[in-house]
Amino acid sequence: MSTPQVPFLRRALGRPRILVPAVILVVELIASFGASLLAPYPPQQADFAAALSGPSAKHLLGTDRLGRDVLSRLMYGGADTFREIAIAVLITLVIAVPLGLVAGLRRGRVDAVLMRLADVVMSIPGIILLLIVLALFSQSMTAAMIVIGLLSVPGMMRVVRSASLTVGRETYVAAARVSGLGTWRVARRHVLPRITGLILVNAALACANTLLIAAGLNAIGLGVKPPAPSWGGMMADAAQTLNQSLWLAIPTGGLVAVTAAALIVLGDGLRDMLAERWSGTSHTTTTRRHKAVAAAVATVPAPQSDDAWLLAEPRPVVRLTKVTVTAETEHGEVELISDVSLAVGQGRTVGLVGESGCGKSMTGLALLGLLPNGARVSSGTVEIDGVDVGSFGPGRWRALRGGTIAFISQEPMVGLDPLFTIGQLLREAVRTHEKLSRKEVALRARELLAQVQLPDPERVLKLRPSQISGGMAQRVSIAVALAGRPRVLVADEPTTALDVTVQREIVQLLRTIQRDTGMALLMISHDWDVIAEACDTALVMYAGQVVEAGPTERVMTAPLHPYTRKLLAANPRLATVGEPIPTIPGTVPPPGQWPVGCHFADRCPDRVARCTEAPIALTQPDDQDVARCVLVGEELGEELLEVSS
Ligand SMILES: Nc1ncnc2c1ncn2[C@@H]1O[C@H](COP(=O)(O)OP(=O)(O)OP(=O)(O)O)[C@@H](O)[C@H]1O
Repeated sequence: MSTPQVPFLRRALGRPRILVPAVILVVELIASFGASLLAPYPPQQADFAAALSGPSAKHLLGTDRLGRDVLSRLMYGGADTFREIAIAVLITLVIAVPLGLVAGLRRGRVDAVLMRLADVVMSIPGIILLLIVLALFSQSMTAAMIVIGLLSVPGMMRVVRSASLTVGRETYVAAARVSGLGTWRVARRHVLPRITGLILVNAALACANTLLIAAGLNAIGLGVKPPAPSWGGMMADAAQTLNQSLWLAIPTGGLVAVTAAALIVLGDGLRDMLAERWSGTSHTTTTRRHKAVAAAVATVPAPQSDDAWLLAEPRPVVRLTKVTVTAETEHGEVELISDVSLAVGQGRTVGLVGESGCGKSMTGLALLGLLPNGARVSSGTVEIDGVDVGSFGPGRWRALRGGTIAFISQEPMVGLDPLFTIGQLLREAVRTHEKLSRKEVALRARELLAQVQLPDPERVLKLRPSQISGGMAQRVSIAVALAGRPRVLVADEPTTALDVTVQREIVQLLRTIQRDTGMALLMISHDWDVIAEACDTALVMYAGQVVEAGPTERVMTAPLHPYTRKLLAANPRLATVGEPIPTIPGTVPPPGQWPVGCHFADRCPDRVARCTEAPIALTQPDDQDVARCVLVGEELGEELLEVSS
């Protein structure tokens, strides 16, 4: 379903909350900057006979104590007021918005340094600084406004930072990063449009605030020097003559109040309108809340595992050798994946399968250089195209992601920025990787859509993510991922959110693309059907470890590890109608609570005494079999223990 695109201005002016304050402010701006042409009298022209008179046909807003026309003086004073507001607020925005974006998106040390600087600026006593500056610069309001602008930077920066932190966690922003976009482009294209509303509201508040400060300074005679007109100075005059005429306070004070209110209401209205542009189409990421309850990390040294088979892929594009990822938690440093080895060769698909929380995504993220904050590869090596990427900084990773290595996630819709059309998203992806003319970019975008076999590409290019189905969105996100002609694609549960027919189509599509391009594919899934259909090799993970690996057919038809057997038996698609789906009793132990021996021991029906005594090595009993189980290749015999159900 497509919604008609009404131009921004027409939509804005159709809303009273924007129209009314906008009209007030535009009238004030015209009257102020056109005062020399429009004002009925010069600002200093006095008519003593009419001093302190109320509104009349001659003086629409009355006169002051010298008989000067109030309307004319308000008009002449307005230009300075608006100029002052503009100086202060522009300075705040120009400094605070980029810094807030960098702090929120880069995080880490950059964030810490910027926030400490903000704290320092916030601790400066503003009024005292303002008075010093006014004294030093002979009451220059420009200097005062520069100071106000600078002092407002930390507040605005914090607002922008926390909004960027939130938007930065959205999957489409992560996807944009994975596709190789740098922090600035991610900020400009994907984060800034989402937080513009918030910035507008805060800018409007800053305008109102500056207006009141400027009026206050003028009122106490520190700014514009009389007899030159200023809104604040006129308010002060009105206050001094209150006992002679109440009227004078109404147009002067009223104008300041109405202007401040108009600015605030306009900001609110614009924010609401911008928010509606993406609300309903943006899907809050169903972020997985990972919580590691750390216990004492096992101190028993792990035995040497036999990883040779895992690494023996022909023409490997990626290779993880004994990779351990640890994360800082409130209970100290815990392992999230332990000693994981795998390789994916050109044109081959390796599947990672296991229950939720086994470390499949962590393995993929280690390969993409996108581990969450606080997590790191603490040992082992990650090689991409034969290069050890362990020492890569953000710049080199960026060059790699999207080009050599790409990513698609389980929620395609949240990987696509709802503000852009599919055409814009694809063209941006193409431009990120190739220097092409406009025409060539458009052509390549169409080519990519054709490659992912989307019907009616011309129509799809004009649609926004909210206007397409989940299956189409996944095809689009695959097209975006293909824009950089990747050598390897990490697909994290790419079919989970789709219905069964569409799942099959997507898996087949990935296979076709792989056949045509020779791309290596790391497929993360908990779905045996996807693994069966897509993967040459299957790696079964349990509680951070690879517990079994082998050619997919062998793993699925003759599983070696009790966990693989249980996991296969729990495949819901094999369930008999009317009978309960078999489940594995118990839960995956979280990181930090892994037992010293076999991680699956507590849930294993075949457990023997040796399982819990010491870490279990990965062994290769013959050519195609790799498993982490003491019983592999042995008779269970008398060792079998009774395991309570
Ligand atoms: N930043 C983090 N700090 C601490 N623990 C984490 C962090 N991120 C993830 N974890 C934990 O690491 C473990 C592995 O998570 P991972 O997401 O890799 O599992 P998964 O097998 O991909 O599961 P799923 O299918 O649910 O994504 C989980 O127990 C998770 O709670």
